[in-house]
Amino acid sequence: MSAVGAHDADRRYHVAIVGAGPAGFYAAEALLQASEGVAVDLYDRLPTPYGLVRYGVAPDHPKLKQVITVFRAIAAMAGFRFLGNVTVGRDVSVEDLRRHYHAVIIACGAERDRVLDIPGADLKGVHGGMAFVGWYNGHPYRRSLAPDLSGKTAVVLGLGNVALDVVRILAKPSDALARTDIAAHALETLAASGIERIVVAGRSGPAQARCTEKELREFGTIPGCVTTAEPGHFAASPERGVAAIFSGFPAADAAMGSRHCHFAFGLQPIAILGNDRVSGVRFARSPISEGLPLLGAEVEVDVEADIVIACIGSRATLLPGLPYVGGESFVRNEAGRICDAQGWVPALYAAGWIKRGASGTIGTNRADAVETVGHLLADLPSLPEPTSSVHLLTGAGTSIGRSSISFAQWENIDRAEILGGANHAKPREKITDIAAMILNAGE
Ligand SMILES: Cc1cc2nc3c(=O)[nH]c(=O)nc-3n(C[C@H](O)[C@H](O)[C@H](O)COP(=O)(O)OP(=O)(O)OC[C@H]3O[C@@H](n4cnc5c(N)ncnc54)[C@H](O)[C@@H]3O)c2cc1C
Repeated sequence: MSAVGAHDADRRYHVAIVGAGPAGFYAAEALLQASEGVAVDLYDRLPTPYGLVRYGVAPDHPKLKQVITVFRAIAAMAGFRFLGNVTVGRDVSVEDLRRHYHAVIIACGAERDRVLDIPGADLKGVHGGMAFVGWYNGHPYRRSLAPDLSGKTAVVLGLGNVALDVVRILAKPSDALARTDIAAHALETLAASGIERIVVAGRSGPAQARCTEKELREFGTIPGCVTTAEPGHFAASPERGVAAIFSGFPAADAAMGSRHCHFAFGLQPIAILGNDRVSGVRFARSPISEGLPLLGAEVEVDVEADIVIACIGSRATLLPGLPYVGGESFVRNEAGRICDAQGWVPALYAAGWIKRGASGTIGTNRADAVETVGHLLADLPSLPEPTSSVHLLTGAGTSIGRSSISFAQWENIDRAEILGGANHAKPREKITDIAAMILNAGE
């Protein structure tokens, strides 16, 4: 396998971008549009591009993945190269990249689950939301998660959009997912799922829930699933449309339908209960008034659970040597220029979730990347020349040259997946094993 051809040597400046998610692609676009003198190498640790558009966005929301058409057009721009299957921090260090490129943009996202720091959180059957989402989306690092869905009750912690995705995937009948690009292993497990009741527990009141209206409204329409919400505290908050949607769900706890999804509020998890595996969650429960939890009036309640999925946020993907802040939520930076305790680290930039933390939509990453690239382009003429050439790092004889996957090779993987999906009336059957991806990448 040799993915990397001769680099675009005519271009004056060479920029490496680490991470081929939305932020990486939008940064590449901004660089290539701004200057014909810049060549961009977009690295990803996976042989597949697109980051969380492929491994985060829910399989039953295919329209959102149409943004891939934009990314494909960026990949076709002169001066662009994709170098998949290269893990920065293992196969090449950030320092190495700085030696071979004029500038480096870190755009490797925030894929680590925030830690559920309460007793019992390490019991079997407790999973992080990012891990669970990666599992059903066929992320090669997450396919071994194999969650046990044989029990009757799932508790999902959190009221953000990631929580809603997880709940919807658990709540939907598997035949409603069968024609999506959900991973085959996940479809099989979900088809055999025994889950009948899903409790969605938020710390906040309904007025503070972080999910968006469109995603919440969908809960009224899931076939075979009755959605209810805790009654009695939806007052006011006209500016928070989600509270109004919650209040539209019936309050009855004894629901009909093969599945029941129940939203509950003011529940702060304080312990996961169980011996070798989870059997429940203990919460400090605050009464809700005017849509908000009343602090100082908590009582303890236990909720049964056969599986717990904690969708409580995510933290920056770690690269050795970078300055992380905010509980490792993101890398320290000033409008995209990475800064350590001494100030700006020359030629080092950040874009996307690693720059601002896990927030916003796919499109938010465009303006974010444009801001970073604006600073980079302003700095470029005064940045020191690299001490070594890009060719010496990525040329045919180098280990990156031998093991990296080009965009054309990714397109071979893409074709194989689409072909594999056609047999099952799916848009694609994702290849979830890196060795199999490489086999399908061809020369
Ligand atoms: C479950 C979920 C559902 C979502 N649904 C939606 C939605 O419906 N609509 C919407 O607008 N937004 C949605 N989002 C948000 C959207 O996915 C993010 O805004 C966006 O993906 C962030 O882009 P990014 O490029 O910063 O990070 P990512 O998309 O995470 O990309 C980071 C890339 O870096 C690579 N990488 C990591 N470490 C290394 C390394 N060491 N070396 C090389 N490469 C590395 C990763 O493989 C990955 O490809 C969702 C997010 C999640 C988690």
